Amino acid sequence: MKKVNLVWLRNDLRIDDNSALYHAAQDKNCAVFALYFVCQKQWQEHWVGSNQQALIFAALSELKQQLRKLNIPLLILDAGHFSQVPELMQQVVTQLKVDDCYFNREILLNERERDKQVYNRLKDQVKFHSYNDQTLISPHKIVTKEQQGYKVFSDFARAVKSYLADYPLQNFSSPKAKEKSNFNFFDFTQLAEQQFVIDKASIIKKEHTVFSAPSLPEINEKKIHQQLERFCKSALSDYAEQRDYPAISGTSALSAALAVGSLSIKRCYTLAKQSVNERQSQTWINELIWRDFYRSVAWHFPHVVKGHAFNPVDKQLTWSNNTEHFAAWKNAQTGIPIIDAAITQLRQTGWMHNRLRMIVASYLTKNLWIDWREGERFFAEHLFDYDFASNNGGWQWCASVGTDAAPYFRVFNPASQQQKFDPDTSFIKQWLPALKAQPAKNIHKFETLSLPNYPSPQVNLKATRQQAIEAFKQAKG
Ligand SMILES: Cc1cc2nc3c(=O)[nH]c(=O)nc-3n(C[C@H](O)[C@H](O)[C@H](O)COP(=O)(O)OP(=O)(O)OC[C@H]3O[C@@H](n4cnc5c(N)ncnc54)[C@H](O)[C@@H]3O)c2cc1C
Repeated sequence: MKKVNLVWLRNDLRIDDNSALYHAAQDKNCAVFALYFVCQKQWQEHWVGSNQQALIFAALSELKQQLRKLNIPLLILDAGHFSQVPELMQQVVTQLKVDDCYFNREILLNERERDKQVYNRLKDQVKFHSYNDQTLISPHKIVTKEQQGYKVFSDFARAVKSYLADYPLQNFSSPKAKEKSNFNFFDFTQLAEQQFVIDKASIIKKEHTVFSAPSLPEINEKKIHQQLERFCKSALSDYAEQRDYPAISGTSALSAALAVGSLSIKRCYTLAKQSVNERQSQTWINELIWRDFYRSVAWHFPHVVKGHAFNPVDKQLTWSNNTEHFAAWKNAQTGIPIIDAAITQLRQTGWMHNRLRMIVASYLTKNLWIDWREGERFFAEHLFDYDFASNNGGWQWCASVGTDAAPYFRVFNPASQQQKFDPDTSFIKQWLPALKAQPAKNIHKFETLSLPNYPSPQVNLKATRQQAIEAFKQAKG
């Protein structure tokens, strides 16, 4: 009887550089199964929107085919909620006679609690092997002298770079194909009812908002790698100069693949290092480290995962509940061209340029004085690349309530941001057809000039900025 290894896939929907999959498949004489639990009820509680859900299903379909070529069957079971996972896992382990279970560790609280419950239930039956795979370095390894998590990005980045100089990253290739088998799990187990059948038509029907978007981001692993290679070869060296201009494709656009784990963060780091010199890769590498940083914050300071800001000043702030203002922001009707163009980009593509994420988040929290958690949720519901730690960290940064946040008196001015980062307004015109015929100089005068077929600004930027600064001053005492 062959030994049976189970790979429990979660946020790592790929075959390349997947630590758990690679190690599970090393023993030539063992049979390997992969398993994924669909948890739509839990996802809803976590605000995962239909865009990202559709992307996960697309990634699973793709992965199932790739794993089939390796003779590794992928079982996709409908668990509904994390609370159902231990029971279903027990059934899988028993029916497949699993010896060893391999998985890549997750960072957020509910996920860790789910894993603990599975482990406690099955530890006498199965041997577990877990790996750090979601971050460049496991969060518990990058700590201050006092053994605490870092609160300042630059210190964290220095510590990461120094760690990587001593312990270079290891990448794992796709596993070799296992011996051919015609095994069909659902033919002989009693779990057929729990099988989650990915049916594209029903996703289209159910997830119709996705299909108002032009297309799902690329999810085929081979094509994602080509995209990464292309970026490293032709755009990485100009990244520092180009990344802030939304009209230019100056960034990698790999965030959606990274968010669902169709691309390895370690692969990105290694390829960037190999492609250009240290100076040219530095800015992009720092962005990869920002991703690690926000995961480290979520791991070391778990109150941020429970709806609280890192900085207690947040508790002293009384946010506005002006639903009209919030609705106008969500519907790209603020009367501020760069904000409305950015929100339109998000709604039509499920992605928004980083510079714009900062501008719209600052505007929502500082000028409209709307709770950052409202914006955080709206992003979660629309982004293909929704990632709790990065989204939460990004919103807290912009609202000046996070670890390494923007100082409260530094409020982005959307008018000057627009002038600086979309000077000829080509980005604005791409997303706001009503302004297409307007000369750029008129669009930049949106505060004083009435633009035909376009709303006037909903608030006075200067006055609301001052109000926000005063409110922070008072909250800080
Ligand atoms: C308010 C706000 C919300 C955000 N929400 C998310 C989110 O839900 N998911 C998400 O992946 N990113 C989020 N970001 C970070 C950033 O905007 C996106 O990662 C980036 O725009 C993705 O585009 P790209 O792949 O072309 O990035 P690139 O510029 O090519 O960067 C490469 C990768 O580095 C990571 N990265 C880049 N910038 C950051 C950053 N500031 N923080 C953390 N990681 C970063 C991403 O994984 C990205 O794919 C948010 C930023 C802000 C200000």
